[in-house]
Amino acid sequence: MSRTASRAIYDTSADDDQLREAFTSGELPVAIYGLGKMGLPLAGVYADVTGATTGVDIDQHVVDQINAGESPIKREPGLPELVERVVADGALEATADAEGAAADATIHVLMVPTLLTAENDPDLSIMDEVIETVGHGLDPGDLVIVESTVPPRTTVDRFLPRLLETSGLDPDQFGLAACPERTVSGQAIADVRGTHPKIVGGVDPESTRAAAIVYDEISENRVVETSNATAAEMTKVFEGVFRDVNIAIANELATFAKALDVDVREAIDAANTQPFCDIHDPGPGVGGHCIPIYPYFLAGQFDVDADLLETARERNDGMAIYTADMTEAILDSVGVPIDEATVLLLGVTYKANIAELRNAPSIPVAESLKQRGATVEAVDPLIDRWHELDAMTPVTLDAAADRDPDAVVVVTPHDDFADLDWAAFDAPILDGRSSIDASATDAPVYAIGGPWP
Ligand SMILES: NC(=O)c1ccc[n+]([C@@H]2O[C@H](COP(=O)([O-])OP(=O)(O)OC[C@H]3O[C@@H](n4cnc5c(N)ncnc54)[C@H](O)[C@@H]3O)[C@@H](O)[C@H]2O)c1
Ligand SMILES: CC(=O)N[C@@H]1[C@@H](OP(=O)(O)OP(=O)(O)OC[C@H]2O[C@@H](n3ccc(=O)[nH]c3=O)[C@H](O)[C@@H]2O)O[C@H](CO)[C@@H](O)[C@@H]1O
Repeated sequence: MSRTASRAIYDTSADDDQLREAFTSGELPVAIYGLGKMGLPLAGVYADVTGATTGVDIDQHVVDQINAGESPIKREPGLPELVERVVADGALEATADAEGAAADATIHVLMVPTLLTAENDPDLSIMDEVIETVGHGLDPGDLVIVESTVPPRTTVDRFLPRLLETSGLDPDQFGLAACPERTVSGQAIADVRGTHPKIVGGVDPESTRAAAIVYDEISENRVVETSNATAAEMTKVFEGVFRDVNIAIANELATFAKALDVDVREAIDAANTQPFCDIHDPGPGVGGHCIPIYPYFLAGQFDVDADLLETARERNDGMAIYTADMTEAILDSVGVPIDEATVLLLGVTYKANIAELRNAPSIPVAESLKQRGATVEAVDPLIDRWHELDAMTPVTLDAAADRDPDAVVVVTPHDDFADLDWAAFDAPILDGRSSIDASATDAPVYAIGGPWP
């Protein structure tokens, strides 16, 4: 596609209504970088609104599947149908040619992973790579949008200088805004379309204005304009650390169950009956590439003591050992030494019905059980990468009820387990997510936060 001077959204003579018309009629082509669990739903909605969206991914298999009208992302409601429709309509095209996409696009949306290094520092290497590519393809009037979650000040202090350097443009020639993704796997399309207000913050007022026009068309919810990009970045990180700390409160309270010999969860449920209390759910740990990562986008990054955030991380990460300790106590209660036991884990991914292994609590749980001498078997219909999980021996869902474990630990309660013949298990069960109906089995059922044997 050749560019025309009119294809600008930043610092143009066009008024807002003309820009809205240009955006929704495909005159301002969009490139979405990263077509994963978050990027593909985003690209689908952008394509639905603009009719002119290019999705960029480094994984040629992902690109080919999308161009065939198929969704590489499984179990995301509505996504296969959306991808099939917008690809068939020519509204969405996927490519691995990031340079070509960057040269053609007017609006560049970054939705690639932002993770952690082994030292728990933010790993922005993928974002840096894409920012460099976008910079080389940047033209006057373009807008760059950072949807991935990044540490506060990253957009203004890291991405803006790099874009200026690689594009050779002046700061008043293109827009840059942080518009953090606030979506949840399992409802991603609805979230992109506006379950929550959309946060938008530019490096200058004109960037904020341009990004607000875009998201006023993308989202059916209201757009919240923050005073700058850093405030928008902080909004997203604060949401995440709020959740991690609150899960840590629930987990710490759960550890009182043994000393108090009570079901802490009963008290949590009762406490939550009044509106000023929202104690979260205790469990074997906090996984995924959001909640356990975002605290490190603040802690250790600035000259500020983030003791509470760090303590919450320790508490949540420590729940894997708590789970293994409780499993060992359950085995002792039935006279099975853990170094002679076989433990069957149900659910390995970090969250129910989501095929994501990043920071999955099942991994340290299995490692701790194995270190104690147990044989660890695991069932997870969503996983096909068992070779990465050397502490577990895979068992198919069909074979699960035929196994004869000495204990069962439910780590991630996939919907697939609803049809399990729980009555077939006579071994004690540790229900890590309080997800099963104890009346479905004669076996003793324990819970994280429940009484110990
Ligand atoms: N998963 C969530 O619930 C969630 C929610 C909100 C925000 N986020 C943020 O979104 C980011 C992406 O999350 P996700 O779940 O979509 O990740 P994902 O791992 O599902 O997908 C990432 C995609 O990016 C592609 N990719 C990697 N490097 C690339 C590059 N250089 N250029 C283009 N594509 C590249 C990968 O091939 C993959 O398809 C997260 O790091 C997080 O910051 C995630
Ligand atoms: C836009 C975005 O970034 N969205 C994020 C996304 O986060 P996510 O997909 O990573 O999912 P989470 O639900 O946060 O779970 C994370 C881990 O914490 C465990 N957990 C959870 C609750 C609890 O009470 N006790 C727990 O132990 C759970 O098992 C899992 O391992 O959705 C959340 C809304 O669901 C959002 O708030 C959050 O910003």
